[in-house]
Amino acid sequence: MSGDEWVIGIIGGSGLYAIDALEDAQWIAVKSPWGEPSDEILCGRIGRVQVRFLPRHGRGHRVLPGKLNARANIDALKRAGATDILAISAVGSLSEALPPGRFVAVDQFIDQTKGRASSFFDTGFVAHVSMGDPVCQRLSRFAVEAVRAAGGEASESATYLAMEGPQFSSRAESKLYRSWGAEVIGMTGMPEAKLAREAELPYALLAMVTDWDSWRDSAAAVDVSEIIAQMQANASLARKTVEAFCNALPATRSPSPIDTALDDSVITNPDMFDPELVARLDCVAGRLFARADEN
Ligand SMILES: CSC[C@H]1O[C@H](OP(=O)(O)O)[C@H](O)[C@@H]1O
Ligand SMILES: Nc1ncnc2[nH]cnc12
Repeated sequence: MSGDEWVIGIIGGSGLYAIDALEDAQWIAVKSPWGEPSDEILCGRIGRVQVRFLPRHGRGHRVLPGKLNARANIDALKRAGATDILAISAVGSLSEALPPGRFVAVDQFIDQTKGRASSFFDTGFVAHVSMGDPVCQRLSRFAVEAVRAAGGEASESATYLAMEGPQFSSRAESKLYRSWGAEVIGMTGMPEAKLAREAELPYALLAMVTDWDSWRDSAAAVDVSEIIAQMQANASLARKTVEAFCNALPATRSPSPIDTALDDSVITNPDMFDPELVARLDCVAGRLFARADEN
């Protein structure tokens, strides 16, 4: 594959466990030094664009949000050749402006997850990437246009509150998150977005609103049957969106500043690198080590 080709990694959220439109499709097991990814990766293409699809919770929705191995998932997608990631997620709405059925490109996060492995880095390789602008605006724009081309309604920005789960929020929590400015809520966007940035993969999160969460006093609290019904209603639009997204990408991929997010982020003196950790980072940060070897 040449250096200017798109290879789109798609992380399919609740309700999206495969993509029928993929041509020459094959499920491939990808080994990662970070442990077991959620499933094999469905490799194929849509038109001229190579696609690597990973169902976030595995086929059959086996994995709890807090037990997802997001490091293995991101590493495996990069190992499978992904240059960019379009993640798709079911979310609850914390905003009157985002009713169930609406799709929205997330552009900010508030991370309230607890105890999840949220970095590839550790003692012996310390790096601090910027998360001020946590998503790739170029991919987000393509995603919004793709929803509209597929016949859906899409909003261009939302702040996503990542909660630990798996229980849904209490009414008090839901109201508190609204007061913080959060507009949608889910259980998986973090640390996924942080890890994609550490792996220098441009990442966009297209959220499908499935419910109103529990902040509306007059309405019943959220339950999973309501979410599944809305997910089923959204699923066909999500599939058409993925197709439209791939078909609308420019023929060649110009570089993104996120491709080099680790430049100027690593603070450890190379003499102090932990060789074992460096070996595990072969795919995530291999670009840096190849360069160090040349010098
Ligand atoms: C099925 S309801 C809760 C579940 O749905 C979302 O998953 P995903 O982000 O993978 O679409 C949410 O984060 C929870 O994991
Ligand atoms: N209300 C909600 N809270 C957390 N995650 C969700 N995923 C879909 N709806 C959700």
